[in-house]
Amino acid sequence: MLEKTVFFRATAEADSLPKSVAEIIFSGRSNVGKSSVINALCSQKNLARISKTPGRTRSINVYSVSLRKWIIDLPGYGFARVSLQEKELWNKMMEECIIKRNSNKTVYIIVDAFVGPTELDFDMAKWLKEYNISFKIIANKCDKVPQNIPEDEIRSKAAECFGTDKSNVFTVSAKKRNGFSKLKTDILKFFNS
Ligand SMILES: Nc1nc2c(ncn2[C@@H]2O[C@H](COP(=O)(O)OP(=O)(O)OP(=O)(O)O)[C@@H](O)[C@H]2O)c(=O)[nH]1
Repeated sequence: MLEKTVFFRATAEADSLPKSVAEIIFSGRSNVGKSSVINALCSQKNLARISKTPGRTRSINVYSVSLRKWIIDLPGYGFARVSLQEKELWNKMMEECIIKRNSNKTVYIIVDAFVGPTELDFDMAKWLKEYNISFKIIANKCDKVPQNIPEDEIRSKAAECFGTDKSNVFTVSAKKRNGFSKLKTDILKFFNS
């Protein structure tokens, strides 16, 4: 369904993002696979640009699902080779994009299922909690996790670490395009609510 509805893609600065009534925001560490997740979610190959080089997604990518319903792809955090000034700009962008925009929103924090969540991911979750913004977790790169570790265990651990319910954690592999049906259902439920 999502693949049929995404019809528009744009790049924007945080303070000039179009108005929306509902938006899904993807956030996560640099190179965690945000672009790959968006492509898999929309069953497309090149909607979002994938790169082996961390920090490739620098501006905000906006995908419209329908009129005034958006998927927003934020630049990754935690990329080591950025200046303090760039980090400050990033923080400002988060504020403009997430806090100041008056829309119904859910943030999906994408984490690496193999490496596990990092302090920066927990900081992000803490910050969202402070502002009362709802967030969910996507554990990507599950294809790298040893097969004897059940995905249910990954979900339980992540839920515990982030202080959320297990139903708010999704395990996927963007590379293998596995695990996306539950995530799609969740996103469509949000957009249709
Ligand atoms: N093994 C594996 N690799 C993946 C998966 N998803 C993404 N990758 C790889 O991870 C790297 C980064 O993917 P991107 O989708 O560009 O990541 P990003 O988070 O958008 O990157 P930034 O531009 O740094 O924000 C690429 O080499 C992908 O092929 C996955 O599910 N499994």
